[in-house]
Amino acid sequence: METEIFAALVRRPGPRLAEGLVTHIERSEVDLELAQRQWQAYVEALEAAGWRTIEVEPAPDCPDAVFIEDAVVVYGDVAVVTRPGADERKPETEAAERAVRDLGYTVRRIEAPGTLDGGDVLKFGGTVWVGQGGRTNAEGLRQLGEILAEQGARVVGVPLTKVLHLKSAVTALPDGTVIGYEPLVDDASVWESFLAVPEESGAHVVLLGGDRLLMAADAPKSAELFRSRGYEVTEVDISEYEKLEGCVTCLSVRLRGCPS
Ligand SMILES: NC(=O)NCCC[C@H](N)C(=O)O
Repeated sequence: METEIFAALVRRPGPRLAEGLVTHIERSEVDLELAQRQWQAYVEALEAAGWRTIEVEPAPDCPDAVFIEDAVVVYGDVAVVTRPGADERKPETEAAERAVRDLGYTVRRIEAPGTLDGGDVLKFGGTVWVGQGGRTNAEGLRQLGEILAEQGARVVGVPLTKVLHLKSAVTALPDGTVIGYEPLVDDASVWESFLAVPEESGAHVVLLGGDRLLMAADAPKSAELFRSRGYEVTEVDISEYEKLEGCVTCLSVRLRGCPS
């Protein structure tokens, strides 16, 4: 088996995107054409950084399917197909499962009554933090813990009340520093090394490999902070996805060491 180091799952936005769920913010109108252009630019940014993108079959009846991160959690050569906490999103996982199976992953599943959204799962250096209080329930955490323990991971539940997903509150820099916008973080003391960022979207980074980061364009002060720490930052405008509580992280699933 060849090892593909840089591949990412993405899923094209469907015609019903504007009907996506909104929980913690007020609904505002989504411009579908702009959203499509922004998605294309996001995909191009991944590709420009050397990532081969693999499209999961679109799910035109599922408005939130573009947020592919929530449908599958990949750890080593295991892909855990989730059971999203919102019923509207449960049908999204079917094609996501096919995609990871075709790529050669060992497929595991979160089963009822467990619920888990990939956006609640932050992985770094063998530890997996899982947001509790939103879309992911205690049973989802327990099942993920059991599956990933077989992979040698330590799975830890963390409280989440202020935002949709754990990764709407915090993500990690390549050196393991967890970054977050403090007003939205329930308990920053969970992480040994925590850095407060000045803007909400500044808390969301996609690690592109090495010292390269991808982040939203509406957090210029945070981008500057990361640059001052030596990171190379690419910014993409994802305004239409932010209106649906999406972040840069949720538009892809990066596959490091993809089995096929
Ligand atoms: N991982 C993520 O942050 N996903 C964003 C999902 C947004 C979608 N409108 C939802 O409420 O499920």
